[in-house]
Amino acid sequence: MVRVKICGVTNESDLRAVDTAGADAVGVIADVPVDTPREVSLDEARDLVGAAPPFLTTTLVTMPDTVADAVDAAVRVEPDVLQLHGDFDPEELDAIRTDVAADLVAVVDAADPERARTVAPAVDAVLVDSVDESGAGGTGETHDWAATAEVAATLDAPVILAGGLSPENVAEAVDAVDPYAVDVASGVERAGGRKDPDAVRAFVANALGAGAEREDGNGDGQPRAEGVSP
Ligand SMILES: O=C(O)c1ccccc1NCC(=O)[C@H](O)[C@H](O)COP(=O)(O)O
Repeated sequence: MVRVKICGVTNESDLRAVDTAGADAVGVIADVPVDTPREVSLDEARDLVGAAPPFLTTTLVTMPDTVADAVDAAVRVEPDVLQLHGDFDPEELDAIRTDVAADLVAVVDAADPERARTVAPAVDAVLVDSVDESGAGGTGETHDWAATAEVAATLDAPVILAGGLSPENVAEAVDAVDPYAVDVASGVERAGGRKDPDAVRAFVANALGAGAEREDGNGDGQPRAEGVSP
C-alpha cells in the first residue's frame, strides 16, 4: 500500500480538498530560505496544522539553520511529522528527534543515494527528492527512479518518493520505485501556492490505484485500468 502526501498547502480550503481526496498526509512549508509561493509563516503553519482533521497526518516542511531552530519550529507548529531539508548530520538529527514529539523525515538529494544510507538510522523516514542547489524541494523535476528504487529496496527506513510527480506520471513512479509514500507539491497546483482540487483527487486516485495493483500482483507492466485525469 502506498501512502500519499500533498505538500505546500497554504490555506484551509486546499487543506479540505486534500482531505476529501483521500490523501494520507498534508505538508505545510514554513521558514525556508528560498522564494516559493508555497511558504507560509510559522504562525500560519500552526493554524493550518490545527485545522487539519484528526486522521490527516500533518507535516511541517522546513529548512532551519540549526538544531535549536528545528526544535523551536516543531514546538511552535506541533505537526505530526517534521520534514527537514538541509545538511544535518546523523548526530544533529538524533538530537532533534530526541527533542521533538513529531516523527522525523530527512530529505536527501536523489543524486546522492549514499546520504540516504547515512541519515536513515537517525530518522523515521527518508524523502528522496530532486532538490535544488540549496537543498530545497518543489522543483517540479523528476529524477532517476531506478536509482531511487534501489534505495527503497535496500534501506530499512521507509522511503518517500518526491520530485516532479503529477497525476499523469505517479502510477508509473509507484510501479518503478515501490516507495512507502509519494509526495507532490507543484504538480497538483492551478497557480503558485494554490492547489487544483481535481488534480489532487486524480493524483491520489492514480497513486493508490497503482499501489493496489502492486498488492494484487498485477504490477507486471500490463496496461492498467484507465486512470483518472484531472
Ligand atoms: O515546495 C516547495 O516550494 C519547497 C520549498 C522549500 C523546501 C521544500 C519545498 N517542498 C517540499 C516538498 O515536500 C515537495 O512536495 C517536494 O519537494 C516535491 O515538490 P514537486 O517537485 O514540486 O512535486
